[in-house]
Amino acid sequence: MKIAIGNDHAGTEYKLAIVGYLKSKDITVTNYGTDGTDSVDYPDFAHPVAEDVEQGNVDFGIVVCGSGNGANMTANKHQLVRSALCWNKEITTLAREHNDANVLSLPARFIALPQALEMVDTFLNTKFEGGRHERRVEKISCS
Ligand SMILES: O=C(CO)[C@H](O)[C@H](O)[C@H](O)COP(=O)(O)O
Repeated sequence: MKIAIGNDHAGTEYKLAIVGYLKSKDITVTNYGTDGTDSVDYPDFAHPVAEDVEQGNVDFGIVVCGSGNGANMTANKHQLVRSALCWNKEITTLAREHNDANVLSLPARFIALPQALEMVDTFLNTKFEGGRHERRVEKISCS
């Protein structure tokens, strides 16, 4: 499995932990985020993650920032991206089962790290249910 990940300064600590977690599972990770805590702008890392997802270079994307909103909004500007802002395991499961989300957006300032790792695990290991959800997901696109 291949994952693209990005973060701003608010997400660095969680991003580094997530990268370590993914690598421990032999998952290939492309890191587009900052590894520091100096203030940066979330679109600068969310766009490259979304582009990798759109181009099929990776299986999923993960973006991490303070609230998760800015990165989520940025990623969802990309036509083939369905980025889901998630804050617990149940929402994360539904984002995959019902929405076939291909980017997980995490609000680092509002969730605990163990919870974030659990959500990453859930996101990567939950399958899209298809069926009635297939029709709805197809209707998301404007073009
Ligand atoms: O919405 C955001 C990015 O997707 C985040 O919450 C940012 O991390 C946040 O806006 C950064 O705030 P700061 O006051 O500049 O640290």
